[in-house]
Amino acid sequence: MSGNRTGDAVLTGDAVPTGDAVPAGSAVLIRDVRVYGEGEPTDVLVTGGIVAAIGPDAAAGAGEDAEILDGAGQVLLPGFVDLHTHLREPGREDTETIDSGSAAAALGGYTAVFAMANTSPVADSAVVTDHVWRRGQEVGLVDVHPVGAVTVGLAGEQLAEMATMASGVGRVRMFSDDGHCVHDPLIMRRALEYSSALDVLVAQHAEEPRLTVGSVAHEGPTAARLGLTGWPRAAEESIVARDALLARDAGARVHICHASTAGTVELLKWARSQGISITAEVTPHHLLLDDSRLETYDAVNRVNPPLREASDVEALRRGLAEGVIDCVATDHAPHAEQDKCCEFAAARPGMLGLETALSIVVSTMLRPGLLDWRGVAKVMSERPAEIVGLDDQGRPIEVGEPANLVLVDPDTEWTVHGPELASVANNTPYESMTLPAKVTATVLRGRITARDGKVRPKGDR
Ligand SMILES: NC(=O)N[C@@H](CC(=O)O)C(=O)O
Ligand SMILES: [Zn+2]
Ligand SMILES: [Zn+2]
Repeated sequence: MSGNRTGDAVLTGDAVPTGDAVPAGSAVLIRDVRVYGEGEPTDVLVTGGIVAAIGPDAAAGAGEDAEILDGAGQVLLPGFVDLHTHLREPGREDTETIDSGSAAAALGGYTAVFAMANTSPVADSAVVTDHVWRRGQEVGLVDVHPVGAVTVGLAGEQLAEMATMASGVGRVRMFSDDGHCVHDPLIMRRALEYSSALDVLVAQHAEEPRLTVGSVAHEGPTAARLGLTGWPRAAEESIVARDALLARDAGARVHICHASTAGTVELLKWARSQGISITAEVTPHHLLLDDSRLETYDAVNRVNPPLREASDVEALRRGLAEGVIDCVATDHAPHAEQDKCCEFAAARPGMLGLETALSIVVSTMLRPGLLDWRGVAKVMSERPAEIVGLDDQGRPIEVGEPANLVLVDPDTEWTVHGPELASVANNTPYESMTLPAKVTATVLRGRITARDGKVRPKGDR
């Protein structure tokens, strides 16, 4: 991790977590693995936190104490990067903590996650964003990058001190009021202008609030039949269109969180054709699930933006395959049982995603032939790292590159059980579903953080 993380430490006298809090492991030898799922199986040696050798001679460089990962039948990819995670610390540690969320991330194959700002207190100051970074480094399973709020208290009225957060120990590089839309166009315009000057990313939760008053489900035949208040596609699309224009005029870039409609895909295409710097993510749940799930009124399916129709799911998959949508982000959103196991309209929106993301991408994109393993690496690791400007993540698997890696068994399957996931909360929409492919090991800067469904023990990080 390069860059200035020293400013605040000088003021506070604290130790400075530099991104090296996970010590470089001695050596890891990954045997008989297919890199990007291509070519013949080979060996990959990792020493000093970097990829030291690839090929039949790699094993010769491993010392006797090297940890061995058997990669037979498995695929090696760059560690995943999640631009959209809710870790609930500070404030709702009864649903997730940086510790438990980091474990879920490592088990899901992630080496970096971005923790959203809608905590309590809100991450609208360097005190909070620095804490999140430091705590993530202490836990030592994944780099937890804090997302800073765009506006004070997520209230949408006054810009937060973006520059202070960007220059703090936590070095904030992404700002978002996620959970809320920055709906005032003048505030959004100013945020984009500042973000350009600071070279940071603004990520928009695109929801025109006047169109979603009381909304709990996608506006369409299903919601009408079930008597649920509808959330029109236009609530999302009008903000995507508006923000594309604001980004154009500010000469800034803007990132769209959790794209959910076919119309958003069309707008992204249009904006790109105009040379506008706009990027977008899609969640695993919007790639797999549609609003037919609502029939049971089970609030585990309540999420913002809502599950849409099968035609939207189809358009999102195609958009991701074609690169119109840049990447997959989980929007991992843990909630307490009392906030989910209640009447649909009273439940909090959001669902778990970190440990199931890869399997959903395999089932919706890889198995149908919309992406190959290179494509999976691109949408889950390379593009997100590029979008946010992380120079040590999403790198090619080549000698001399940082060893942030994930080992995947493509041929296995597993059945999801909420209580068995590492998250404190259990609100997975995939309960009892059997999913393809599983992460078998994750390597962060040359150190194994997760292996065979278990994270590295605390005393050994
Ligand atoms: N996605 C959700 O339904 N909920 C998120 C907020 C958000 O991403 O908008 C949450 O914080 O729970
Ligand atoms: Zn959101
Ligand atoms: Zn979110």
